[in-house]
Amino acid sequence: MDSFSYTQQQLHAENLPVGELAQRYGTPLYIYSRQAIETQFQAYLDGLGKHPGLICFAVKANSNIGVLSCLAKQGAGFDIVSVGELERVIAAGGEPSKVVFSGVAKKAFEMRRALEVGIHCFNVESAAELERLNDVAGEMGKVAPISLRVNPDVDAKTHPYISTGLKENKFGVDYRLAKAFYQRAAQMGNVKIIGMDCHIGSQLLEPQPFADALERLLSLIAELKAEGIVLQHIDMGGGIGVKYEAADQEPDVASYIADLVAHLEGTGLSLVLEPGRSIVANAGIMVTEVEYLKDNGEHHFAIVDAGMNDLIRPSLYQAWMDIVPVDAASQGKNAQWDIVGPVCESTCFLGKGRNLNIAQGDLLAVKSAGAYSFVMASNYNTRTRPAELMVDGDKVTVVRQRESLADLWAGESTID
Ligand SMILES: Cc1ncc(COP(=O)(O)O)c(C=O)c1O
Ligand SMILES: N[C@@H](CCCC[NH3+])C(=O)O
Repeated sequence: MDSFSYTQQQLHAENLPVGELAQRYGTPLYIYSRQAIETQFQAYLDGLGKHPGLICFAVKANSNIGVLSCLAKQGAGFDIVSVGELERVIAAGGEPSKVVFSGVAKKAFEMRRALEVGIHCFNVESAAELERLNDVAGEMGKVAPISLRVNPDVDAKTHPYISTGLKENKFGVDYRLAKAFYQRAAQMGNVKIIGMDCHIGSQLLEPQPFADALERLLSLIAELKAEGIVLQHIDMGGGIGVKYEAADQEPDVASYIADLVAHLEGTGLSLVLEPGRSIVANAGIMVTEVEYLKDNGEHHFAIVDAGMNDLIRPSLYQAWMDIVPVDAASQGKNAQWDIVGPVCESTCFLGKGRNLNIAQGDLLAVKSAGAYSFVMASNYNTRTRPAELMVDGDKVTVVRQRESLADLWAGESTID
């Protein structure tokens, strides 16, 4: 069920008219649906069934603590890539014992904090990181639970900027070197081997790359077992894609996970997953107001109040995101509109050549904006970042206030 749909031609977020929310809270504005987040998370649990496992939401996709607290209440674990994300999880009521820590550049102080609160596992991404972790844990008199992030060298068939499992990518350790890594770890006094992980890329719409990666990891795990190194879990990362365009075939999460689980029967391995986008992308929209219309005879520009600083995906990855009217009865001009923002860059656009009826003052909603959207917002051009709302039925919570201008230069100083 779509949590953002039209009733009497007015776009609603669950039971609330988006136009009224925009009037009350201003634009640009992010709106999330609690129901949509919970439904997607539940699909992962359904796929897992009775198989032991942990669904760790990738905090980088949407780190608002309102969103994290909603998932923590559902029993989610969390995949983090910085101590900042760890503190957010704790602030949101998440359990540190359900946290996995990914990332190629973990600093010693970040390792210390993670060991102090007792996270589930460090997803180690290099031999040098393993040495540092063993030292840090040793200084604290602790043993760090670890998994090696294996780079299986498979083509995820996604946008090159969000592909992570190829030899040319900086992530993880080449699968051909994985055995030596585990042999070294097995000799260390302050790490404990518990798993193996991978993450081959994001916005994957085909199952084959996952299957190829799984096969590589399972054969490595079997080789290690033969040497007496027995793992407890396999972590297949995140990466399941969502429907942005009508032509996108969105994988069915529950059956995809159930297939994975079927491959694990009899291995004694529990399953960890790190989904981000597939849980939150379609649970969010960004609302923007049309400030001006401009026509040069060839191009029709609808200049809106949200720019690449608020939502950078179209500019950065040429990502196509659906743009719909908030009032479907708008009597505006029908044209192929370029929806462009206020930032002084030619790449500041939300969509190009969109067939819409638009009048000055109309509200537009960018769909699928729950993942990698607000989190990638910046203050470029000294623009305050938008407010974020969470809708639950007919209740709304401001889960992040709109920034004030004074927030933007707090911490800066003039010189004498
Ligand atoms: C290590 C790791 N895990 C999980 C994710 C989440 O990926 P996605 O949002 O595609 O599910 C990412 C981001 O691509 C990642 O780098
Ligand atoms: N930021 C990317 C996804 C990055 C995935 C992180 N490893 C996007 O918007 O599609």
